[in-house]
Amino acid sequence: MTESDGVFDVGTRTSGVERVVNVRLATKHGDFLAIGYRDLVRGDEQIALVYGDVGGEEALTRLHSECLTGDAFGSRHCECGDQLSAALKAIVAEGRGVLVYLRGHEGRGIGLLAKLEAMKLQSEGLDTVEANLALGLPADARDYTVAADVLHDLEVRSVRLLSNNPQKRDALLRHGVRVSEQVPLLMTPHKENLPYLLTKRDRMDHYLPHLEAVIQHT
Ligand SMILES: Nc1nc2c(ncn2[C@@H]2O[C@H](COP(=O)(O)OP(=O)(O)OP(=O)(O)O)[C@@H](O)[C@H]2O)c(=O)[nH]1
Repeated sequence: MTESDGVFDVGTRTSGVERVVNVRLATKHGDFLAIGYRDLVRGDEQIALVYGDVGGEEALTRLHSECLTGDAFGSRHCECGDQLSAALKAIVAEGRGVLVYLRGHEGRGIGLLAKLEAMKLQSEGLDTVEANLALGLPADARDYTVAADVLHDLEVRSVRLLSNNPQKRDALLRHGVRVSEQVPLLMTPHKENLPYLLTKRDRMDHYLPHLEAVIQHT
């Protein structure tokens, strides 16, 4: 597909999103088409990085929840930054796919300042679920409506979903996007993010089978 293809016309509205701008984005992983969207319901600005022809079935897809500390600063509290790079790399290797970078998902939807408060509580001994709850906030407040709207706009009908989180699969299914496969995105843990990863595995039902071997060697 090219920017001039009808499917990428700007100013087009599909359900809850308006496609506002397309621009080529050269990255260290490869050259993507960045498509900027406006969420017509929440007003948020959103972005999808598209590689190749994603319309139709089984596009390799990453719904990446915003994480300023991990994605931009390379924090090892979580594995978000590593996953962002790995997902873009996998999409390029596949030859087609899309990464929807979900703004508004910061801190699993509680926002940046609350996430920093939650990280402080974790440094004092709470786990990531307890920390959110101690702040009077949900353990996970993310909504995937806009992600599904973007995929519908790109005419993606089914995805191979790059994620260890079964709730992302369930959310897409609820919003009418078929998930033909959930593709694990397993990063080598560091001592700093092991507690976070273990909590995701044990309390949030994330598929992280590689942690067992790490625990046995520590
Ligand atoms: N509340 C909170 N959010 C965090 C913390 N560490 C990272 N996050 C956020 O968690 C979100 C990512 O969610 P995760 O549960 O780590 O992973 P996921 O996206 O559900 O699952 P994958 O698709 O497998 O990556 C991002 O929005 C991060 O900003 C933390 O300690 N507390």
